[in-house]
Amino acid sequence: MKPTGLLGGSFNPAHGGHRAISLFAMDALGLDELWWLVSPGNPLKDGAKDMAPLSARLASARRQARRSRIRPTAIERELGTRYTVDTLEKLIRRYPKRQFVWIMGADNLGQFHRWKAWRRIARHIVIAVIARPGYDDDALAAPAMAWLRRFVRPVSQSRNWTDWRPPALVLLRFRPDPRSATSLRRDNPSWHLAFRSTASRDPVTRRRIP
Ligand SMILES: Nc1ncnc2c1ncn2[C@@H]1O[C@H](COP(=O)(O)OP(=O)(O)OP(=O)(O)O)[C@@H](O)[C@H]1O
Ligand SMILES: O=C(O)c1ccc[n+]([C@@H]2O[C@H](COP(=O)([O-])O)[C@@H](O)[C@H]2O)c1
Repeated sequence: MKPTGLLGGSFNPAHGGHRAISLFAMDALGLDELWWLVSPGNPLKDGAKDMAPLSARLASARRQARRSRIRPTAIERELGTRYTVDTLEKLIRRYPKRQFVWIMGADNLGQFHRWKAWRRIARHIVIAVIARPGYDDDALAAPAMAWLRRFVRPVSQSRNWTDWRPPALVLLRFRPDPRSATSLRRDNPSWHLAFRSTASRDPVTRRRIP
């Protein structure tokens, strides 16, 4: 089984913080690859006015992922899924030779109880949470943690995650990285105009990216 990380996100746009946490998580968890699932639309951000087109977000992700084993993919568009639980169930079926771990920043853990079938997600897949400046205290006090807390594993064993039976959660410590897409959009609201997608193949599905 190939140990494979999944980092879902809007990537509006992708930034150096995504790259830094991904390289760190690949090392901490001994991953073969880490897939960035560039979301067709986060269900909790429906109608967000500053959400750039998927093609521009994907192009920004591809630039940030250069020369690494990070694979930015728009596979959720192909699968026709937007809710993570649906994506995971399809990925697990489609890629039986891969063992997936879900990676998310501490801010996402704070919202996790609002995700569709979040307990089912935790029963499918090991979750690794990455510390994020300004969010760590809230994340530990997050409503979902009332249930998830009993499944927390020691960070010193994070390389053994493939042996864990979910639910299992590990809180990875990482040099805090303050970068965010919000601050990039604030500095440059038209960032997406610089990202025209060039024809190529999705590194996960091998389909042509329009
Ligand atoms: N600097 C960071 N430190 C830790 N986790 C991060 C960081 N930046 C992004 N992430 C995580 O990466 C995933 C995708 O993030 P996303 O694409 O929403 O970027 P973002 O910077 O959080 O965007 P926004 O500011 O628009 O909310 C999420 O799990 C998020 O928590
Ligand atoms: O499945 C859900 O209900 C759900 C609700 C909110 C967010 N998500 C996923 O969380 C990931 C992070 O999203 P974002 O916009 O915070 O970068 C992305 O993969 C979303 O599809 C999923």
